[in-house]
Amino acid sequence: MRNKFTNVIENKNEIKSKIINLSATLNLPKGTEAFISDVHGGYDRFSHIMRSGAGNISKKVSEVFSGKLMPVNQMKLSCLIYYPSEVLKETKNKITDADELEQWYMDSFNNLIEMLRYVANKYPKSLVQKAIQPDFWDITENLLMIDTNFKDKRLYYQGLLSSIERLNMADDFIIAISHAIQRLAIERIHIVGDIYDRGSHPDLVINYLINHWQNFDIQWGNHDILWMGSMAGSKLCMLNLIRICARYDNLELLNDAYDIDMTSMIKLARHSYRPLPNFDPKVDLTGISEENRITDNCVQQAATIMQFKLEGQAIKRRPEFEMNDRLFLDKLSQDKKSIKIDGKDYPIDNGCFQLVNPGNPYQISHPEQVVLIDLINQFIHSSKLNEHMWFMYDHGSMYLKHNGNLLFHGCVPTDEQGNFVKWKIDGRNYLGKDLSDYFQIILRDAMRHPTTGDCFNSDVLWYLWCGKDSPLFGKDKMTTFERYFIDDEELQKETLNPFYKLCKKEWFADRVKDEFGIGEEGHIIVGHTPDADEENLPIMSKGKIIQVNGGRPKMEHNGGFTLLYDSYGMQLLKLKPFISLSTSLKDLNDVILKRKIVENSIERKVVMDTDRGDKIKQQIADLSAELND
Ligand SMILES: O=P(O)(O)OC[C@H]1O[C@](O)(COP(=O)(O)O)[C@@H](O)[C@@H]1O
Ligand SMILES: [Mn+2]
Repeated sequence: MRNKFTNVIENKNEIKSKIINLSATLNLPKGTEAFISDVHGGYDRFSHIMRSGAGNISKKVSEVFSGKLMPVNQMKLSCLIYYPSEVLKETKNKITDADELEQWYMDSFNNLIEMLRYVANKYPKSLVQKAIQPDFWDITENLLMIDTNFKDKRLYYQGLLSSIERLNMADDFIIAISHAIQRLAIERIHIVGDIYDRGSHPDLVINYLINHWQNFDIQWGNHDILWMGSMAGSKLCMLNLIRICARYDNLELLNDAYDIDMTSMIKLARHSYRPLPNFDPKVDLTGISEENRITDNCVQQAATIMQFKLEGQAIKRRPEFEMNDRLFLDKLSQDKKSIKIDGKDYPIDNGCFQLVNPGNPYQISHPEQVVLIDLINQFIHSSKLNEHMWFMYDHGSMYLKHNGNLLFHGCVPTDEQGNFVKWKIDGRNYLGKDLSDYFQIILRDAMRHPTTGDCFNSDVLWYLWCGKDSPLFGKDKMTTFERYFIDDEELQKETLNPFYKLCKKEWFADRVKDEFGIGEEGHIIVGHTPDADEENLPIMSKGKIIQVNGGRPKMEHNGGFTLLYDSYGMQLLKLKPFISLSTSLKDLNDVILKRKIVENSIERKVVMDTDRGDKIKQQIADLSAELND
């Protein structure tokens, strides 16, 4: 008969088993973290990187199969893991002999199970189970547990595999195992800013994260702020965003992904502007229709002029932003064909100032106002945009401290001597960490209370996009006006904040680490600046600062970098340029061009040494207290 006493014992045993499991987890090797940045809406490339475990899968394949598979076959196995459906289709087309095909299936099963066993090693069973499609868990669990060194077990294993084939589950099983390997190859993914920008599908990047990835975080970039700011009602963020969409032939994204109807804007633009060479979309023009080219061109002009008008108003409203050098429309000559800057006249190339009233150049005309009100209301009310922007907010931050490292997109604004710059606002000075915290509070407040008025929050969000002391922008000015209209390299130049030069100095890295409370062993990981190349790897101050910029889609086929941090240390990977999905499949290309060890741990790091370890230790302490109650 059961009594109260037996229940208490059982309960205590349950608590004890939990403690035992958690304590065992503490000793597992630390999971691999991947750092990627500057996705810029390039979904195919992003998905390519994610499928390859940010470069980690081919590394693991070579760890398991060196000496067993030729490098080219290792590469084939990696590609099968990245793109199982596509490779299966291609293989079935290529191999027509039935026995040969069966052999291919058998080899693939065996190799995939071996790989899964290897990547699953670092995780408790519950996490491995989560990574596998539920209907395949039972079979997979059996296959993972079998030690094929024993003859009986080998037969059992072979029996399982041939039943999978006989029951026509082979393809689905291969796909499920490959996806599980993709997920387990990386424990946590950090996206160090700029998911949004010129690429055509930032929305798919967000959907991918929503649907596939449990463990990730985002550090916002300046482009992300444009999108979150637009949802919060900032017309300036919205105009910059629309201008960039038109510049990269991406206006359809607004309608397709976010239900924003651009008709009013397109009508105004086509009515008031004619195509000009400096506003042609920055894409391969042979790939788009003449109609779209004209629309992109005219919308870009309409958005640019409205942007300069509203910027003028904001700059005058906020003298504390110190942006008077960004006022241009009041400096145009009477015929609008030249401009006087610092006492010198410059000719204007391809001006489009027909809606600029010389008597009041920053005034928005009535038709422009109608378009602005229509659009900003749509941005505020788009339910899909709200969903994605709150997702960005909930999983993101201005900076993150994780496992002893500091992550942010841009910089900590500094002067030439390496002193953090003070930003004076609301009668207070903010600098260093406080400055970033301040911007985060403003962003949260703005998103919680969207408003279309010219309010303080909206102005600050626009400053975060392009202001000289913005930690996300990190340059002295954004020379959009000069780059469209004035053919003068000196005027067009944007100078990086001294932070970037100082990154090479160890004392400066230590200063930033101190400011954010990062310990001796920690690293600073940043995105944003696409300057680094193969020769000039972006590892600075003896590895204390690392840049992981991923290059930009539609501009240059620059592969960019990712960083991996596993139980053995840190490795920077230079990625191969991503041309297209079909090219990657055809060439059976690895993603990695070059590996560079940033740091090797003397002792292998385990879960106990991580933030997750701290949480587990707390859980153990709580359970132990319960036990003693
Ligand atoms: O390549 P484009 O379209 O001319 O854009 C250049 C603009 O983008 C910026 O580089 C900002 O974007 P990033 O954050 O991607 O660097 C500006 O500094 C610059 O004016
Ligand atoms: Mn950026």
